[in-house]
Amino acid sequence: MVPGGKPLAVHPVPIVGSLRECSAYRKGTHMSQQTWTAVDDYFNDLLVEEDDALLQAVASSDAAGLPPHQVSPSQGKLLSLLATVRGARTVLEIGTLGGYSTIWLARALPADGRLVTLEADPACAAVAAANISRAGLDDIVDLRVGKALDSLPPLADEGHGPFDLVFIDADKPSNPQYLEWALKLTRPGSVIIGDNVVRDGAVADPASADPRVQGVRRFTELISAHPRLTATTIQTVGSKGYDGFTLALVTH
Ligand SMILES: C[S@@+](CC[C@H](N)C(=O)[O-])C[C@H]1O[C@@H](n2cnc3c(N)ncnc32)[C@H](O)[C@@H]1O
Repeated sequence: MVPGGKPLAVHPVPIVGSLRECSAYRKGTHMSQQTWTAVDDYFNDLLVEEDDALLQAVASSDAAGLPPHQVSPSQGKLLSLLATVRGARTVLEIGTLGGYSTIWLARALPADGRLVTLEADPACAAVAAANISRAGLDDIVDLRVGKALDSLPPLADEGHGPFDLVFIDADKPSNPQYLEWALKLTRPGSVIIGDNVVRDGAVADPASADPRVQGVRRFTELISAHPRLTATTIQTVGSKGYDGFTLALVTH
């Protein structure tokens, strides 16, 4: 876990599962969570616009007791920019929670765009549905309640896809299956994004007993071996800890 607000001690031995592997640590710059939060705040104030609908999405999720697992504002903006750069008209999201990332992504689509988002927990889906409505996105967002591995097969039968962007952000042990579905439901030029792939550094530990870590490791290995994918991972630090996004492009 990220040590709350304390400067990291410089230590010569890399320790998997801690922040000591980040570049700031290697340079011995004594970065702290307070510093990362201040940097986040600095850039977010200047670059990331969170309007009432986004702020309300987080507030209502908190009020309903949902876990604070939504992407950060800067990550939401990144998702939106990626969808815009791609010229996305269709998005598939796996893991809705209260709809925060859904709103960022749906807003990047044209008025006749479509975003399908899959959520297993009816309580989360109810909060998300209200947030999506409040954001005026009912005509764009198709929220489906149920386990994603049950919701995915009918999508192709119903004529959904190919999707221009797929955001995978649900139960990490299922990431390998979600990647397979993402490949079935995309086309050359589509982008596939996986969240929470660093997991406080534990992803680098092949012996991890955590099925979420093994899920993201297998996901990464499948991407690496796939002839139609090229990808990279961006590590992130911030108030929620040390994590990362994997971004993959479907090449052909
Ligand atoms: C990290 S949260 C999603 C956060 C959201 N993408 C955001 O940034 O605002 C993961 C969500 O996946 C949902 N989830 C977990 N297992 C699932 C499954 N098998 N199928 C669909 N959703 C699932 C959880 O209920 C939770 O709401």
